Amino acid sequence: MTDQVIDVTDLRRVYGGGFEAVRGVSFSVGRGELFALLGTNGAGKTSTLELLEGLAAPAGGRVRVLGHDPYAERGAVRHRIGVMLQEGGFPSELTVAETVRMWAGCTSGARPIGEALEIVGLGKRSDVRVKMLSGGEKRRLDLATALIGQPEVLFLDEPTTGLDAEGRRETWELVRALRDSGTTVLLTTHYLEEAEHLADRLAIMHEGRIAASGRVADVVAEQPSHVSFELPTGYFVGDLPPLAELGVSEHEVVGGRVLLRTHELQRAATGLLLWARDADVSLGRLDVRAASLEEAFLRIARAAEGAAGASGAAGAAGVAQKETVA
Ligand SMILES: Nc1ncnc2c1ncn2[C@@H]1O[C@H](COP(=O)(O)OP(=O)(O)OP(=O)(O)O)[C@@H](O)[C@H]1O
Repeated sequence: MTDQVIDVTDLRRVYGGGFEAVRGVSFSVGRGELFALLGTNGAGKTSTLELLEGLAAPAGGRVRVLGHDPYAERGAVRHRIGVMLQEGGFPSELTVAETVRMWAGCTSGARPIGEALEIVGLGKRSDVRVKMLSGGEKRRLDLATALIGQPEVLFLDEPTTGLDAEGRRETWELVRALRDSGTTVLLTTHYLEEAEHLADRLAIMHEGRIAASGRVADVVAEQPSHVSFELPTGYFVGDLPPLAELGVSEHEVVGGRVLLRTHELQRAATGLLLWARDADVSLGRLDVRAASLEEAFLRIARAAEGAAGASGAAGAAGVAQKETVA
């Protein structure tokens, strides 16, 4: 049996004005897993995370962290979790070591200050005032305070936002090492690459709901791959081999360029290339692209935009013929 460290069922959050930011979210995270919550801006990631951290009570549904309700039983959970908020907001006149010491003073079972600073790579910056730190160093200080209590569960809200590519990679190494040492990690991120590199499983949120979830490979596998090319002069889509036989599930023609969507990329690409060879034509600007997490993300965002605009001007321009192949 898996040890479910985080278990969320039909979670809801409603803000003061009646706005429902989290609209029935369910997922679970096993011990030692790294779970990423991805999503468009305002999708509800932070709102969800705060409910898991016990900072607010849900408007509906159920949340358990380490078997407890993190809001109602805060005392049973607080010392076993570490939280890295989006904005740490430390006093700027304190040094790095003083800041971590202050946090350690409020934490039972705190690890030595030097150890926490070494873990996040701030060992040599302990006497520097917070106001002198770079943005990346401040994020590391945030992480050091989240780690100080040797938490079993770590909540990281956009841990690498604002970091340069190197800083981001260093943080990934750090987070991965924590996961490998048995810490359960739930992080929110805007970076698809981050989720792809780090997450054992992920959920993509949109407008308060989970639009897709699972292992990265599974979420990607649900997305179609693409083949696109320019139709040879004098040819029409009807001249191509029957698309259903190529394993094509959908096609679009935009200004002479054909876009095929398929879950059988090799079959579609092979069939098309054999047809082109036999017809002695070349497929201009041929592009064969496997499904990706980015594709999953963009489809979710586009589907929502499409739904929002469905009653309006959708399709009015009439440039794209979208067709599902039977
Ligand atoms: N205190 C609040 N009162 C009212 N609405 C809020 C409040 N905090 C957040 N919201 C709204 O709830 C929605 C979800 O916000 P949330 O910060 O959870 O999203 P997010 O996915 O973390 O976004 P981002 O990636 O931009 O940080 C947004 O529409 C936001 O404007």
